[in-house]
Amino acid sequence: MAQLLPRERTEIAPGAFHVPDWLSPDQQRELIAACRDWATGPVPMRNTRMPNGSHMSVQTVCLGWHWMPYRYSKTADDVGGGTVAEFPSWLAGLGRDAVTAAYGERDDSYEPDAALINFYDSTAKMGMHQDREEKSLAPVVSLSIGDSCLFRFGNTETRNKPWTDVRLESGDLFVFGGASRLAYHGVMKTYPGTAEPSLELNGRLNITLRVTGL
Ligand SMILES: O=C(O)CCC(=O)C(=O)O
Ligand SMILES: [Fe+2]
Repeated sequence: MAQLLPRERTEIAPGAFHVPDWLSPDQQRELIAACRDWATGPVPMRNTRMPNGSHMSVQTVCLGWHWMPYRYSKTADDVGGGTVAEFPSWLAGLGRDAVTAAYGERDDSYEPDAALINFYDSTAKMGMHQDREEKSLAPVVSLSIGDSCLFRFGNTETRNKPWTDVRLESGDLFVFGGASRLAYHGVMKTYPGTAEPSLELNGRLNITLRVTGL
């Protein structure tokens, strides 16, 4: 979105940083192309089935480890049983750059081994949840591309207030680690049609990188 003043890097909660406009337009285009490729398999992108039989409105495909409620696996046991695609080393490098940008300190030991690629159409959302299937407390890196969204970042105790609402726009980075690693968070809604038209993406992509510790 065009604006006069740059949006600034902000600590939303202890250890949780929003870094606006972190990805260049070219990087965003490259990641969209990569996501289109990942969405074709070996495991298809799907609306994850929850234990109560409902389906998430977000569509997800994974790299490195397949996430399903509520565990990781090397095979997509809830989507045909295929073997999850490899986690590319260039994506781990991007994750290290992201952690460095968020915390202002180089961390070459950061080695994400799982990615969730989430696609939000105009009505998709994600309820408040913790990312807690990982055995590691290393930070989670989150990249947003396409339509903007209303991201809610809460506290580690409950899915209720206090929380901070953040508008995540295309190219934004959000990293949560340290005291906020297990904070509840969710996507309340997207803002359809806000993606830069030249991206040719109708919806919102989110890529989260995690260290599973598995
Ligand atoms: O789409 C987002 O910004 C958040 C995604 C998320 O929280 C998750 O995949 O666990
Ligand atoms: Fe999450």
